[in-house]
Amino acid sequence: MQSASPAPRYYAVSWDQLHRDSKALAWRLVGLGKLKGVVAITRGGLIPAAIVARELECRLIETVSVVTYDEEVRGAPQVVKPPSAASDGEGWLLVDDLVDTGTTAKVVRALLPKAHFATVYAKPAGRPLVDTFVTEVSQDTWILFPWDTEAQFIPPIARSTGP
Ligand SMILES: O=P(O)(O)OC[C@H]1O[C@H](OP(=O)(O)OP(=O)(O)O)[C@H](O)[C@@H]1O
Ligand SMILES: Nc1nc2[nH]cnc2c(=O)[nH]1
Ligand SMILES: [Mg+2]
Repeated sequence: MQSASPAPRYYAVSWDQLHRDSKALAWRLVGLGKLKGVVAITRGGLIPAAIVARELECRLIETVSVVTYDEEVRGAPQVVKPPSAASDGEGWLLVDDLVDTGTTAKVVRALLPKAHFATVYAKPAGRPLVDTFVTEVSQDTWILFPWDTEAQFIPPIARSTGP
């Protein structure tokens, strides 16, 4: 089991921003034409996939579940639910929230080699595995999604500096 060292910076994404970025992804994908369906990589890909499917007027959603991380610690990827309806992926759109090291992407691409693979966010190491994405962030950035966070009180800046 490999473990990632803690990331030094965070990039927090709000629901509103995720909606806008997922719609921007749909704009980039509209030229693909009619899809057989969308395969969401659960869990993170579920909400972007729903937004993209709505914009592309696609009603058929399949899922593939790959467990790669426990919070910020990366382990060996495990396929806990294969995408049984999508055959080799031809005519299907694969959607995930992000690609980081590309570990999850490699596993899913092997299952659906002919699918078009799209993510909302991409880090440099995983970027070559994605056909379409919207926003690149640096490799040492950890993206915080709205489902992983909540608003909390932060002390005023003056209290953290000396007298
Ligand atoms: O490119 P990688 O290094 O493989 O990282 C990207 C994957 O990691 C996260 O999923 P995670 O395994 O945390 O599961 P989750 O989607 O269920 O939260 C994210 O949703 C991607 O699927
Ligand atoms: N939430 C979240 N999950 C990840 N899995 C791999 N990289 C990331 C990341 O930057 N943010
Ligand atoms: Mg995921």
